[in-house]
Amino acid sequence: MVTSIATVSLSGGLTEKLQACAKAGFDGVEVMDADLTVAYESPEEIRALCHRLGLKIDMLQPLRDAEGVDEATFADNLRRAREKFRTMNRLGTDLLLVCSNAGTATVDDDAVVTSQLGQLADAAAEFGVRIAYEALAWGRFVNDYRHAWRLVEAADRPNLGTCLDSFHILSRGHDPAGIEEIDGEKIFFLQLADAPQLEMDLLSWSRHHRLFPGEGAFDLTGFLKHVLRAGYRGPLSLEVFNDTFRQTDVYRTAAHAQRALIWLADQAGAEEHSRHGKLPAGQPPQGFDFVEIAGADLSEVDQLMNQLGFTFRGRHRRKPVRLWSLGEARIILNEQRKRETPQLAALGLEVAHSGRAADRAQSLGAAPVFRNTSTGEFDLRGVAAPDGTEIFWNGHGEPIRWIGEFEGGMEPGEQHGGIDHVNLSYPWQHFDEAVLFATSALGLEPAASAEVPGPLGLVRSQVMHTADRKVRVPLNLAPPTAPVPPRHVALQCADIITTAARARSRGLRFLPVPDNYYDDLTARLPLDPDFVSTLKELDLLYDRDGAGDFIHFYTPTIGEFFFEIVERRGDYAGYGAPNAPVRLAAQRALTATQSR
Ligand SMILES: O=C(O)c1ccc(O)c(O)c1
Ligand SMILES: [Mg+2]
Repeated sequence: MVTSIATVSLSGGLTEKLQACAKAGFDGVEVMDADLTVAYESPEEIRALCHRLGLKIDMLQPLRDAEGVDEATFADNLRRAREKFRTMNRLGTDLLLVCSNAGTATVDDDAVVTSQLGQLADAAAEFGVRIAYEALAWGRFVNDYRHAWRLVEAADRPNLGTCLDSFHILSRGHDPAGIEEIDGEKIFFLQLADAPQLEMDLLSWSRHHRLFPGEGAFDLTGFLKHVLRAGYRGPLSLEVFNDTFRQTDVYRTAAHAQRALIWLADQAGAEEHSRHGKLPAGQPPQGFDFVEIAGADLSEVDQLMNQLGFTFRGRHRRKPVRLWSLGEARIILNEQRKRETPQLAALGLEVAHSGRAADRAQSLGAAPVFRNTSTGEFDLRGVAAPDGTEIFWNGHGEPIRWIGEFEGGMEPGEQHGGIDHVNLSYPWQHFDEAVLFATSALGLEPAASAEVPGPLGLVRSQVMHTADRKVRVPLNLAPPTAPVPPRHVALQCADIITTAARARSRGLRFLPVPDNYYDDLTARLPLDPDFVSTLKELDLLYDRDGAGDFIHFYTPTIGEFFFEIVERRGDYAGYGAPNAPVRLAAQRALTATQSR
């Protein structure tokens, strides 16, 4: 497998895009005609740059509105095409994408279109150029890949083939199984894009909302399998029109795009075509090993954990690092980084094979990270997620050997507790990247996404979890221009009323819940008034689903994170989503008071 990407998928000018594609490990690019037109470099200079970077220019695209027109118009279209063939010779690429006519088509006659495609191919042949004909989903008369293939087959020229684009096929609900009817040699190019399921016109959906594979609702794995079964052996290319990716750091987006392709090729069993080979198997986490909070001064966090009933387990014998536990939950406070406000800096995950998990993440382009480890200390392997959060893996079921490096703490008593979920938040432009990383490198699956009203707009929540839901990582997306909400660690306890009462007696100020919330709760659910009074007294929030109950509260934010304490009764499966607006509003109110 060789990988390619359309320059339209990336931000910036053409030369920047090419540099980023090369750095991310792409073998080739589809140069978008418009990117070349606005560049100051000549086609020869672009060709030389690509040569230096080790990038092949797989295709120039697109030539629009070429076929299905009257004779006079077609004569001019041939003239336009010849100018592009000349440019292609200078650029050093031999493949031109011709997309089906969406603008000027007036002739809905397959015989005419076949003849015009044939003439176009013959003109191209004089320049050593091949043509890949693609059905746009909104093409005036040709908008189905099977129709485009029939026309190509009928025109019957050696330098005329088809280009398949997953968006145009899957957005219209066309069955991709028909791809296997196409001669693989005549599939001249393959463009891959995912997309969320949206109700809107095809053109807007395609031009603004395409996503990288694994980030939307399309079954791209199944799609690619059909293409491979047809015998296609050309590049796997990404063509992702998306306003976000057109605005974000080009190097980061190119790396993100490459990760999506490696993941997809592996999923579809295309690894025999891949220089990456088969990836080590995904390692769905079986539990949280630890959560690490880092910052210059974490004394406020020590106090908070004491109030919440955590047990102090000791100081690291060599580093300014402390360990606290609550039942199975282990929280590491790391003061090695001198300048940072307290933040959730690392996650430890328990997996079957820690080495394989790390190898897989590195094959997917994640950079390895190293703990400050000295002789005799346990060395955890880990990588940096795209947002910088460090992920470490430890063997599940093995003794947690790093614990022995902490001294001077207390023995934990019999205590029920554990990490319920870890909530990570992202600015709007990094959300899809975070979802893809969680699926491809962390072995998590997406649940249905939801939107929660916050004071500054809707906050999108995408829960990522393991099939058994033992590991749950909700991802939150801040609305554009709104500050990124703090991240949080949610801890399970056996008896939240006792935990909350004790925390209060030890001086903890909870995130205050407005009285109106309890009026609304009483209206929504037929609850015992005494129970509601207890909730109100302790600033506790409540939710239920068909399977059980959920009671929870939030601590104030320290730096960029806070804790949530939860008690799940029965098999309640959610996260208290109806209460999230209360939290978002209360946190904002508190920040506003503090900064006044
Ligand atoms: O939106 C477009 O115009 C457009 C152009 C070229 C393509 O390959 C495509 O899939 C869409
Ligand atoms: Mg396309």
